[in-house]
Amino acid sequence: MRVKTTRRKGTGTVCRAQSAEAEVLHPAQPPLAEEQAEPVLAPSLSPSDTAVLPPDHGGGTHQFTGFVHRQPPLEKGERRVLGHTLSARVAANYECLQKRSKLAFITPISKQAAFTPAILDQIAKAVDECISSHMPAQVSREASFRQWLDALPADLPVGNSVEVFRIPPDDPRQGLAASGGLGLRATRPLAVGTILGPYRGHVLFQSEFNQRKRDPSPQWEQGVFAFREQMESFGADISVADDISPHCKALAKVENLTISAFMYGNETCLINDPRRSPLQNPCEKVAARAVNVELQPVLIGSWPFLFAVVSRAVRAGQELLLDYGQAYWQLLLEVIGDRKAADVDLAKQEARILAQQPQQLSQLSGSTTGVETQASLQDAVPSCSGHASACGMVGPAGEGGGATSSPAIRRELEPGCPSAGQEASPAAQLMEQHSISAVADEPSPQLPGPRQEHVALGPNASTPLRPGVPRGVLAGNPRDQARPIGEKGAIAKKSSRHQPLHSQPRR
Ligand SMILES: C[S@@+](CC[C@H](N)C(=O)[O-])C[C@H]1O[C@@H](n2cnc3c(N)ncnc32)[C@H](O)[C@@H]1O
Repeated sequence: MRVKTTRRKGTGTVCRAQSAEAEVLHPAQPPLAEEQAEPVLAPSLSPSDTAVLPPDHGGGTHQFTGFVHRQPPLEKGERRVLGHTLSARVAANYECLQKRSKLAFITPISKQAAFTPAILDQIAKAVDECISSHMPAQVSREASFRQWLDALPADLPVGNSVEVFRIPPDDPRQGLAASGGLGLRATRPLAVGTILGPYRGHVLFQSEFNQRKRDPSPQWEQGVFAFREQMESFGADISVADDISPHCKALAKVENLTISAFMYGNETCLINDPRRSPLQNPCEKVAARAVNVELQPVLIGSWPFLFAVVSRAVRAGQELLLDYGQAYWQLLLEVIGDRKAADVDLAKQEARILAQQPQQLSQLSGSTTGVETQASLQDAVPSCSGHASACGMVGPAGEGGGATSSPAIRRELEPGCPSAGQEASPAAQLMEQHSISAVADEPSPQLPGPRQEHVALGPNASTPLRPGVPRGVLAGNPRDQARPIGEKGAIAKKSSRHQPLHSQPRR
C-alpha cells in the first residue's frame, strides 16, 4: 500500500515535549462523542466457542503460520520495536534516523481521506497512550523524547475487543473457508479510530525480503514456492509518501520497506479481505462500506509503524475487513501460479524418472520400492554445497522434501551453485550414467525464471495490503537504493519474463 500523504499541518500529531515538561497535545483534541477511540487494551483472547488460539513459535511445522503466540528470536543486529522486528539493516537505519530525529511527534500519516483530521488526532493520542501504558516504569512522562524513543516497548498487545475465529463453511468468499482460513471479528462495538494493535511482523528492505522469501528455514517442508507464497500472503509495504513531512526527507529516500507477518503476526494479520472471489477475479472491486479496517502508518519520531485501525464503526460479532487492493491479489495469483507450475513440473519429472529407469534406480539406491527410489534420487541431486541456505535449497531428502529436486526451483534459487561448466559431484556423475541428469536439466516451459518484483500503488489506487515506501540514501549500499516507484495511481511491477501483474499472495 503506497499511500500519498496529504498531511495537514497541525493535525493528527501528538507532540511529546523535549523538555522535562509534561507532554503537550496539539491542537487541542476536540471531544468526539460518537467516534471515541480507545487505546489498545490489555492482551488476551476471548475464549468464545469458535475462538482459535495461536501456535507457539517453537519448532515443528506449526510455526509456519501468520498468527503466532511467540515470535522467532531476534537474529544478530535485529531490533524489535512496537511489534515490528527490524532486520539488522533496517535496525541500523532506524537507529540512525531516530538519533537524528528532530521530530518529537507521533503522526499518523493521512491517506486518501481514510480518516478525518480529528480522527487522526485521536489515533495519535491513542497510540501515545497505549505506548505510555506499556513503557517501563522508570521512563516517566517527563522523560525527554529521546529517552522515550529509546524505551519504546518491543511489542504492544492486541486487546480483547477482537477474537480470532474460523471462517464458516458457508462463507460466500470462494476458497476462504476451504483453506481452513481464520478471520478476526469484534467482540463488542468498535468506533472509528480504535486501534486494534500494531501490524506485527518482520520489517525488511525490499531486497532483503526478496532474498528471504527464497530462503526458507530448513524445517520448511513444502518447497520454496509455497514459502514465498506465505511470505507474500502476509506481506505489506510500509508506505510513506515522499512529501510526508519536510522533516522526513531522509526517510522518504530509504529503500522500500516490506513487513511480513508470516511467523511473526498477531491477530491483525488475520484480517481478511471482503472480496468474493479475488483469486478468480483479482480485479474485483470492493465497496467502501465493506471495509472497516485500515493499516495506518504512524510516524513515531522519524520512523513509520503500521497499526490496524478501525475505519468504519463495527458491531459486536462483525468480521474485521481490510481492502488488500487489486495489486495484492494479482501478485498472489502469480505466486500461486508459480508454485503450481513447480509442483506439476516436479510431479512430471518424478513420474518420468520412475517410468524410465525403475530397475536401474532401484539398483542405484539399493532399494526395491518406488518410494525409496525417489528418496535416494533426491539425495543424489546435486546440491549447492556450502550454499544451502543462500540458495534457498532445503537440503537432502528428508529435510527438504521433493521440491528441491525440481530443476526449475534450482534454476531460480541457485545463483551461487556450481554452474554447468563446473565439475559434477559424484552423485551427479552417477545420475548421468543412469540418464537421470538429462531429465532433471530439461527446461520447463511452464516455469518462470528469476524475477525482480516491485509493486507499488499510487495514491488513487485502492489500498493493497502491501504498503509501499521510502527510498533512499540511508540504505548506504547503492544496490539497496530505491527502485523507481510507479506513476501516481498506477501499479508498477517489474518482471523480467512476465507482463506486469498485480498483487499479492495467499496461503
Ligand atoms: C493475511 S492472510 C489473512 C488470514 C488468513 N485467512 C489465515 O487464515 O491465515 C491473507 C490470506 O487470507 C486469505 N484470504 C483473505 N481474504 C480472502 C478472500 N476474500 N477470499 C479468499 N481468500 C482470502 C488468502 O489466502 C490470503 O492470502
